[in-house]
Amino acid sequence: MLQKPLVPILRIARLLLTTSIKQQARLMSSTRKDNFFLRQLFDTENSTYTYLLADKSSREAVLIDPVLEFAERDAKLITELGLKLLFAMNTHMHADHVTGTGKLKSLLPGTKSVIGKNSGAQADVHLVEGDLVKFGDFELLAAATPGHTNGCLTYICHKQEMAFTGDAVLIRGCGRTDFQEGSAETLYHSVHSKIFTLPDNYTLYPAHDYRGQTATSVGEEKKFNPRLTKPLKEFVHIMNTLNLPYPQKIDMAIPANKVCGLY
Ligand SMILES: N[C@@H](CCC(=O)N[C@@H](CSS)C(=O)NCC(=O)O)C(=O)O
Repeated sequence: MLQKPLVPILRIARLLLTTSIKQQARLMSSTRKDNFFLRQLFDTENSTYTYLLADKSSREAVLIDPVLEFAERDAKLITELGLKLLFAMNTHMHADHVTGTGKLKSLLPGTKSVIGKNSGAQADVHLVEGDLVKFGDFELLAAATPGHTNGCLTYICHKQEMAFTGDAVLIRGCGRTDFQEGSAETLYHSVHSKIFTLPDNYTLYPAHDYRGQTATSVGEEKKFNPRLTKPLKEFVHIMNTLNLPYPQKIDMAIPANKVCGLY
């Protein structure tokens, strides 16, 4: 009989969600480690950020939101740094670019692709709320933050007091809600219950920025986000009247991302 691959089963744990986000933060950030490595990478075409996270001691790494056209760049960096990529992860099924997770699996054999179960996309590992993705001494907690898409996840690293928000929270903005089952009400509730409840000092790393900014914090966005600081009704009106043009690659990107970027 064929054996199931052991890696995802051993490394993905589920956190019992009996604790509030604030309690989780207190419990899990108490031993902040110096062994943490973080590199923010940029896609100059789609303004997408990819994040390489690693444990410098065990060399285990994860990559969040890689872009197909930059997969070789990312694989080269990972190899140069002597890291072992365990997981190539998506925060959600992107509409503006093709994910690099499928290509990275072939460039760096042994890597598992990861996406939220509610995305409806193919991957080796499907995460749900409360799942923990472990690399060395560190772990990312998956928090369901739907609204931009149904399957959006925010990955929280309590030990390092940071979160990777995908398109849920952008710097002084948020992901659009006008396609892919987007819902402004759902996004508002997701952000206010799962991200704005994190401690104010937590750094937030978004999947995009179109104005040359790199990161923000929970406290800053709670104070200065021009959309998400508004009452729900006003937020919904803002989102319903953004009138943004559709992403140029949407017709190609969504079908490709349904199959891990290997369309
Ligand atoms: N011009 C870009 C697409 C820009 C865009 O729509 N960005 C999305 C995230 S990627 S689906 C978004 O949510 N933007 C929110 C905003 O307020 O800008 C392209 O053609 O690819």
